[in-house]
Amino acid sequence: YDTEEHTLRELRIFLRDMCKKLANNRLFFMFTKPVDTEEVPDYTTIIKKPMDLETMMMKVDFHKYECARDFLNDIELICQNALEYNPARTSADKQIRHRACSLRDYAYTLIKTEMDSDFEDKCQEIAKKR
Ligand SMILES: CC(=O)c1nc(NC(=O)[C@H]2CNCCN2)sc1-c1cc(O)cc(O)c1
Repeated sequence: YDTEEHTLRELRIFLRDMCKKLANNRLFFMFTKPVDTEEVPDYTTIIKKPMDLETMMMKVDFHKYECARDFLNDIELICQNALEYNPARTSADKQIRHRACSLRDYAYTLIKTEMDSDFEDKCQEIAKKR
């Protein structure tokens, strides 16, 4: 009957739904799986902390997120990685950067509008104690 566990369980249900919504949006296709180092051999020489939505879904299941802020930090990482790996003024790189910024803005807005702010406060309080 631990209320903290109830709260974290509810957070995981919410974050799985977030992952699903983001991963199901065709715009964000390139962020859904780890970058394939066979296809993109120089990726890990440039990007030190790869992140993707499938990995984030696994992190939810492994109880790695104790509040929405931790989840958004990984969304931010996906975005920053794409901006770093695609700096050129070409239309290809520009489109990927635009997609990365859309992912970040969409995730923040989804959480801001669908998550009760004092629920997040409660999660952050629990995270602090652990
Ligand atoms: C996610 C990401 O950052 C990414 N960036 C790319 N950049 C380029 O291809 C640019 C780099 N500059 C020179 C011109 N090409 S491709 C790519 C990607 C796309 C997918 O469909 C799956 C996947 O795993 C990774």
